[in-house]
Formats: sequence, C-alpha cells, structure tokens
Amino acid sequence: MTSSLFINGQWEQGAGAAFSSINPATGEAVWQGHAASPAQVDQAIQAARDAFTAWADLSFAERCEQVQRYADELKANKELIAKTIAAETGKPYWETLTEAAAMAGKIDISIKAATERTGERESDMPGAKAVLRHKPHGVVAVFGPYNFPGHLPNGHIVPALLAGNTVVLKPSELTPHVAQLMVQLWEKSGLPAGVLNLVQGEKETGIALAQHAGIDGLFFTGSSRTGHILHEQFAGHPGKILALEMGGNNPLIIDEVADVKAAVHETIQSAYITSGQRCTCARRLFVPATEWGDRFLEQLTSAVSQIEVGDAFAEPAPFMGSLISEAAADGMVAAQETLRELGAQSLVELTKLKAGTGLVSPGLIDVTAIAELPDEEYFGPLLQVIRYRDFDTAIAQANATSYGLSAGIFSDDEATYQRFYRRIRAGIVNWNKQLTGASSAAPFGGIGASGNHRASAYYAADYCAYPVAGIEADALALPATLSPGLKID
Ligand SMILES: NC(=O)c1ccc[n+]([C@@H]2O[C@H](COP(=O)([O-])OP(=O)(O)OC[C@H]3O[C@@H](n4cnc5c(N)ncnc54)[C@H](O)[C@@H]3O)[C@@H](O)[C@H]2O)c1
Ligand SMILES: O=CCC[C@H](NC(=O)CCC(=O)O)C(=O)O
Repeated sequence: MTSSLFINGQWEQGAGAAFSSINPATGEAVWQGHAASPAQVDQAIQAARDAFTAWADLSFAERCEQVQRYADELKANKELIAKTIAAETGKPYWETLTEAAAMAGKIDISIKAATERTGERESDMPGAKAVLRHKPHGVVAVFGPYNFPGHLPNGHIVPALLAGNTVVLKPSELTPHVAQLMVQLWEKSGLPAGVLNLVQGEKETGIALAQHAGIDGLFFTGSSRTGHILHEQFAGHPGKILALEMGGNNPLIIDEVADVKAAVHETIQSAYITSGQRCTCARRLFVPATEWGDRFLEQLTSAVSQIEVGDAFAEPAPFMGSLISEAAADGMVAAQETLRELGAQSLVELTKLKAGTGLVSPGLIDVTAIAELPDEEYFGPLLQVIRYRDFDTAIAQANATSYGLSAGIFSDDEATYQRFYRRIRAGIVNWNKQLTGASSAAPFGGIGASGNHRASAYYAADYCAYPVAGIEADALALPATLSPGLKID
C-alpha cells in the first residue's frame, strides 16, 4: 500500500477509503492507496498556510531557481514520467513522451509569462513614483483531470508557485500514480516542506478541499459539470479566486479545399488524438452537402477505419490507446446508441474491442438528420458529421452550443476564414490546422460553459497573483501650494 499523501514534506498513508488505479488497456494494477481524510485535508491546508510567508518572501529569482531545479528533474526523468502516464491512462507511449516534454517546457514559458504579465512597473509622477507590483493569493488548491495528469496540473502548479502561492494538489482519482511521481520530483528538487502538498482521493476529497475555509483560491481543470458545481460553491466568496478550465463541444467546418488528404489528416488529428480525450478535440464536423463533400467523407471514412488502436507500449505503436476506463468505453458506446436512436447513421461504428478494458475503435457518425442534437461533450473518439448547404447556416449551427472552447475551419479562401473568425464564439480559433495541440506560449481557455474567463497556459500568471498599485515617495513633503481652504501652521 502506497503512502499516498504528501503533507508538510512528509509522505503518509491516507486515513480515508482505499482506492486504486489500473492500466485501462490491460487491467493490471498500477497503484493502491488510501484517500485523505477530512482531517488530513485540513493538515495539508495548514501546512501550506504555515509555509506561505517564507515562500512568498523569497525573491522571484530565488523561486525561479527552485522551479528550474524541478525542471532539471523533469528532463532527467522524462522516460519515467512518460511510462507512468502511459501505464495509468492507456495513452500511447509516443504521445506521453510529448506530455513529459510539455511539462518541462512549461517552466521557461511560465517564468517569461510571470515576468511579462505580472512583473513590476514604475513611472514618475510629481514628487513620487507610481508603482505596480503583484502579490500571491496565499494557499491555492489545484484540481487536475485524468486526460493530461502531468501536464495540466503542472500548468497550474508551476505559475502558482512562481507567483509565491503555496499549493494543495488534488489529482484525478484515476491517475494517482502520475501525481505521486510529479510530487516526488518536486521533493527531489529541494522544494521546502509545505510549499506543495498532495491529497489523494475521490470526489469526497475534492469536496473537502474545495469547501475548506482555509483556501484562498482554486485552479480547476476538468469537466464542465464539476466546474459548474465549484462555481456555485464559490458564489458569495468574491475574495477567493476561481479559475475554471472545462470541456467543449467543438465544431470544425470543412470548406471545399484543394488538398483533401491534408484535410482528412488534420480532421483525424483534431478528433481522434488521445482517443478523443482532449478538451480541444473536434466533436462536430461540418461537411458541405455536395459531391466534393461526399468524396471527402469517403476518404475520411476509409482513414478512420484504418486507425490503429492498442496498448500504450505496443510495437508498432498505435495511434489511439485505451480510454481511461471500461466505464468510459461503455459510455461512448451508449452515446453512439443515443445518437442512433435520435436518427443518426454510423459511417464507422465505434465498438468496444475487449471486455474489461477501455479499448474502443474510433467512430464516425452522421447526425444531420437529428433536429435537436444533444449539446454534449462525448469525451472519446466519436466524431459527429453534419452536412451543410450554406456557410452561414453552418456557422450558426457551429455556434449552437453552450460551450466555447475550440473551433476551426479548413478553407483555401482567407476571406471565408475571416468571416468564420468574426462570427464564431470560442477561445481557440484555428485555420487549416488541427483543433488540438494548443501552444503553452499562448493563452488557453474558452467561453460559455468552457471556462470563467480565467485563461490558463500563458495567461495562468494572471490568476496566480493580484496587482498592487502604489504611489511611493522616500519622505513626506508638503506640496508647494495647499488646496483651497487648508491651513497647516
Ligand atoms: N479546458 C481545459 O483545459 C481542459 C483540459 C483537460 C480536460 N478538460 C476537461 O476535463 C474533463 C475530463 O476530466 P475529468 O473527467 O477528470 O474531470 P472531472 O470533473 O470528473 O474531475 C476533475 C477533478 O475534480 C474532482 N471532482 C469531481 N467532482 C467533484 C466535486 N463535486 N467537488 C470537488 N471536486 C470534484 C475530481 O476528483 C478530479 O480531481 C473533460 O470534460 C475535458 O474536456 C478540460
Ligand atoms: O485536454 C485538454 C488540453 C488539450 C491541449 N491543450 C494544451 O495543452 C494547452 C496548453 C497548456 O495548457 O499549456 C491541446 O490543445 O491539445
């Protein structure tokens, strides 16, 4: 049984319920441990509180040095990180190597972002100077999803620590091993006790942490459903910062482009990478109801049918690994069934490949006949096709979602792209490029049910610190003239 919690620089057993993680492609046990009890959540927050003043008092340069030592650990252990993520999520090893690289890449980007977006400024004013500085919030909770169990919590933790906050991390209960390894690397890098604490557990642990009076903020990446619960919970607490990165029901519009093969490739990278388990994945594909559209769909159908699915470490490597769990696989089969009952037709059927695993084949489904398409994020490899007759209708349908994370268009005509850009409602808008694979050097976030206007990645610096404006003079001095009606003898 693993000592699953890291509180005040010590590893300890959880006193809550036992839980475990498995490799979803093989069913092999990966990790076993116990959840944190409410008392341990309390201790973790207290440890973060106790460590806060000393950590925040360090200079930015000193905190950068500490974070750079963690980057060295990330680089030295990249294969171990990638293997751990692959074993616990079922994502292909070639892909988890890119996740490990993104974690290391986050450090320099976050230092640059903190300097540019939350650095210090001074300007002269009569007899004084106007100054702008930033301060950390205090103790912040970080909640992570299972689909990028290293990269996305890391994307909150690194900027939070650089800003001078201390952190309590609650990772996804489906990926405790990745979180444990990440925290072990922070420990190895020499991070002072209490600056980063880890509480493992299921929803109950999340609830205990999120509702705790001792946190000053919460940085969340996960589903829109959970994000909405947190948002309601934070209502009436304007003093606490809440950053929500949530899901999407992302549209991709295809125009009659010259390079059909490239369009097929970018569509596959948009919808099926990570077995469709990326928040940015294309969910709805708008295809012209023309002969060109028929040809495009034939090629797409053929390419989707040939996507290799398999174990994370299989050779030759598959494009798609397993979904996170058998329950997720069953959920995708059920989603396909719901769409069919509403009138959809499968072009490529999504099927469960092996009982007891999360392995599914990719699905492509024509939902044009459905008058009221459910506005759901089906978090897996099931792309919904909608045939369109005119571009304005396609844009209106693309916008017919409560979400607003990513959107894209493939078109050879720049004016068409500009029209799309002006009308579409999303935080990520791409032209002739896959919807997935956003850059950490840009802001990352969505509107509507996808976020609460606290974009992450390059803009994470913004929610990790608050601005303090001041007017400063070395000494008090009487002004040359006093205001009317004043007399100071
Ligand atoms: N916008 C983004 O940056 C982004 C990135 C990755 C994933 N996502 C989204 O995340 C989802 C997949 O991740 P997931 O299934 O792990 O998300 P999830 O919402 O189920 O879980 C996220 C975290 O919240 C915790 N949690 C669950 N219910 C809670 C509650 N009531 N109170 C407090 N904590 C609670 C979980 O234990 C976990 O740690 C997808 O919807 C995907 O689109 C968004
Ligand atoms: O699943 C959601 C994340 C998808 C991923 N986005 C990023 O990596 C954003 C960049 C960052 O947070 O540094 C993608 O677009 O593929």
